[in-house]
Amino acid sequence: MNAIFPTPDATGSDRLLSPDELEAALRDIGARRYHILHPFHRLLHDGKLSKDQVRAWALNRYYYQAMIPVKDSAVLARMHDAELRRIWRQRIVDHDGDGPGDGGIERWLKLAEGVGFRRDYVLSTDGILSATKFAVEAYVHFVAEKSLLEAIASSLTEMFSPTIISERVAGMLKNYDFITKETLAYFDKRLTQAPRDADFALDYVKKHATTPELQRQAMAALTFKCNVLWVQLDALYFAYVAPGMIPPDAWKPGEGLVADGPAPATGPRKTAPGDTPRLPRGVRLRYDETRSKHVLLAPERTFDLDDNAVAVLKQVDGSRTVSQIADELGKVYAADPRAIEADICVMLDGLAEKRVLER
Ligand SMILES: O=C(O)c1cc(C(=O)O)c2c(n1)C(=O)C(=O)c1cc(C(=O)O)[nH]c1-2
Repeated sequence: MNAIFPTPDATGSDRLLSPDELEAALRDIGARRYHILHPFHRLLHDGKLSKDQVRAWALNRYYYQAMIPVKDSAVLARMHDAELRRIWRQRIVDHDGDGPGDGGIERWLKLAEGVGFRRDYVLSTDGILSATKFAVEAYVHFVAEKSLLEAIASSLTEMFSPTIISERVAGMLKNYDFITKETLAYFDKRLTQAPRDADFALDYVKKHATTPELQRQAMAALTFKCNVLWVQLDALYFAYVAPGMIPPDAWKPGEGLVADGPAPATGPRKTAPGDTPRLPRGVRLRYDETRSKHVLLAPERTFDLDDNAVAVLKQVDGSRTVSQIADELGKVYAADPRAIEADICVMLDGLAEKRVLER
């Protein structure tokens, strides 16, 4: 695999490098091959891409993010030292989080949603370029098959990531009006996680690459990983910039976006404070004299109502919003309108589900 991208011989000889010389040689690989130099990143950071091109980047990069803990689990499985595993497992926690809604993958999903994607579309990975999948999977195979030293050395691109992250966040915030700080929140945590991880990996490699052969392997691993990152951007460039040849089945602008319609199977729509509830044709609030209570009369059905529902429904006239109804009832019952608003929404949800209320 290295025949295609030969690893430069940093020394030109078989000499054992000192740890500092090895570090310098590794840094030199990044200086010449890290993906910050790729034309796609230059366009991305300088605000030269269209919104759809930024979307293509966010979607494809999701695949990388989602597979990083798979990759790190493969690395972990090769470690025979509990102390080492204890340190490495933090990477998996960083990406997976401690529970649902937490972690780097979740934050990347928020980034993808922030540029307009539906979460279910991103999670399906349907529109990801095959080249992205091939490159990412090659990384997972690499760490599973090569030595532990090479697996750890391949993560060393993270030495260079704080620079690219600072440049990317500043550039994207400045240059794209559809990008917000919240959308890019993924990168906040990476600014501390990446240097912590890279420092550990670099120390490990400097300590364990104790022969010229092992040092060459470490350099080759880092070169390989630079290529994993680089070819993903080649594929994005080819498909979405020039010549703009999108492969069959890959994402096409317009697909998988929230504007396509609501995500399937997300459950019934919830009432919001800005909604204007009204009774559908044929549904009426009536006082039932014989039972001395209010009921909701619908064609061939009658619904009993509790006092709170009656108070709310008396205010439902097809012109007041839920917020205005809450304000009104707040005055009558001397309660905080914002506190009762939520209860009103829940109650109206129940009626809407029974089809005796529209919003
Ligand atoms: O934004 C970037 O340019 C960038 C680069 C890299 C990298 O250099 O590998 C990683 C990340 N981000 C990243 O977010 C991340 O979680 C990550 C994990 C790894 C790895 O190899 O284990 N690299 C990277």
